[in-house]
Amino acid sequence: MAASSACYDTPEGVDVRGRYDPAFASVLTRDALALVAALQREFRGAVRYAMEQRREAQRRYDGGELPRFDPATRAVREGDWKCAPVPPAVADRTVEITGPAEPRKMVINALNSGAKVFMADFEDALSPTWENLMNGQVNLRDAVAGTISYRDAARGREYKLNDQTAKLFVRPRGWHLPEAHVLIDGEPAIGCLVDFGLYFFHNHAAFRAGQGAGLGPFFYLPKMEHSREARIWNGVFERAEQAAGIEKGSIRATVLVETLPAAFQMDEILYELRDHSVGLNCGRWDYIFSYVKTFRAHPDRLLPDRALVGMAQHFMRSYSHLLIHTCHRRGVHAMGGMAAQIPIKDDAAANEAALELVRKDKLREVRAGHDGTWAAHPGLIPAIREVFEGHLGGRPNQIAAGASDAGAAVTAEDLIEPPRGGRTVDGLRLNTRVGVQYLAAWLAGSGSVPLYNLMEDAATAEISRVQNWQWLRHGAALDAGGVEVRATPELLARVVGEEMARVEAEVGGERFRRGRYAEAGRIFARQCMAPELDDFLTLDAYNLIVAHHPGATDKAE
Ligand SMILES: CC(=O)SCCNC(=O)CCNC(=O)[C@H](O)C(C)(C)COP(=O)(O)OP(=O)(O)OC[C@H]1O[C@@H](n2cnc3c(N)ncnc32)[C@H](O)[C@@H]1OP(=O)(O)O
Ligand SMILES: O=CC(=O)O
Ligand SMILES: [Mg+2]
Repeated sequence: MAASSACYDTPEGVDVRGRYDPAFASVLTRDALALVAALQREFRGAVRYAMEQRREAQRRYDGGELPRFDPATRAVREGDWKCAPVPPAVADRTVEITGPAEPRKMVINALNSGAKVFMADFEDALSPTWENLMNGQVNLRDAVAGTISYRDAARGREYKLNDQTAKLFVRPRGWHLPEAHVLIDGEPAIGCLVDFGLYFFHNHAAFRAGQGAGLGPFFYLPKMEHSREARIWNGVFERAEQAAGIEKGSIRATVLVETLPAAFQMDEILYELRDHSVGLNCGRWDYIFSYVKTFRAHPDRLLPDRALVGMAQHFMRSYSHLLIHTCHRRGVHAMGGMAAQIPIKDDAAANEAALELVRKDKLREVRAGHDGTWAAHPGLIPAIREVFEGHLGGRPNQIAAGASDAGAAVTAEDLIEPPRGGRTVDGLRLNTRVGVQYLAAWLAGSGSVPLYNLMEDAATAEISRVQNWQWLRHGAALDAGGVEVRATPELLARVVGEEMARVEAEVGGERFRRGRYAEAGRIFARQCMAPELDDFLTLDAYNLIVAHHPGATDKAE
């Protein structure tokens, strides 16, 4: 690119390889990038070590070990300590809507949705293309400033914020994901430090003046496997607070307990973040994915069909009870998770049945002691509010009700009890259809999509992938309409071929050819048949959405 063309102004050692855009440059400022680089330099060693420790733990599980409570941190679990008091601004989190930080229209809809909180996502719901990430940062900056608007020219609709909006939480990516469009000292930036650093730098002051009542900004932290990872986040928060000149403990975060190893570390995670915590959340979909991953070498712990692995399974119920118990004992919110149902537009009876499933799920959560929960779609908010508000009777949460007996009784065996139910070729087929269509959407830039009347995102799609892999790896017996067949590579190859044809028929030939379905089919089949399980679908496929523009930084060669 010609030296005279517009480019990002970066500090020493930082090179931006993503497309130049003046709107992106307004968030990729020299000072914001300097904060990201400082965080990366200070914490990269600890992140690398934490990722090595994840692999080491997995080697032990592969050798037959089971996850357990760590005897070395018994004092933390048994000690009588509390997290910092809940900030009044977010005492009431009965319904939280989630959605990607881009498209812009969705951000406005979510803030206007009537939910108490909007979790803007750079993670499960967002395909991390450069365009999505940077537009997401621009959207959130404008949302915090209160100036965000959008015009849908085709539909003649204007979008702007209501007087009353949801409080904003932001979910950066997990520790494992790189940001290949930003190089720091020659290596890819740690994705979540880019998401966190840019958002924090541009918004902490306006956020605290408006949404946080002196506290915040607020975050959700995904996919951690050990409290050492929470300690890194705590260090990042303290460094950012120092850089901004705000009090320690201003930043607050809810950690998603969505890996099996993290369920054995809930107290430890809260303890590391005790000055910065606003609770834990049951990230149920990634949790199921993690159960398979952790036990990938354990043939006695195969999952039944994905549709049968719900919160009624003993291991899922136990994890939610332990989470509630732990949070209330430490004085913070115990957030529920996401029901996958979304409104069904063209079938009133099916829509009512889906709504009823959501109501049931939320009633179970609030009765168990959850203080709030997630909604995937604005259309679900009235029903979820009714359930939660009806049960809470005017209280903003039920933290004061204290630790639950059900949670106190949960043992390590409860947390790993194998789920019950049948395994079928239809399950293999559905996993394949969902996995391929999700991956095709993700490669094309959409990180959350409606499929067969359910919300699908990176976490739910991962279940489809690893379940197929697990069944193949262990040659699981599958029911094929009364006949038993074994899961083999040959069976999967046939299923992929047939299901690709079915997807083509469902979406139409033209859309199929224009989309990235064929590529997605190849990647999905390869991942399901790989001798070693890939850690993350999105990590394996990430290189396919990276688009370098050399010359975006003036220092680039
Ligand atoms: C496992 C986990 O991590 S869960 C958390 C991460 N996952 C998510 O956040 C998924 C969030 N949900 C979504 O992305 C969407 O609801 C989808 C993709 C599932 C369905 O979206 P759509 O196909 O657009 O649904 P639909 O056509 O019914 O939308 C109707 C309207 O609601 C809006 N809408 C739908 N979902 C959301 C949402 N989550 N937030 C804000 N607005 C939304 C749409 O933008 C649309 O607005 P418009 O009428 O102004 O055009
Ligand atoms: O992030 C939420 C989950 O269920 O996964
Ligand atoms: Mg998740």
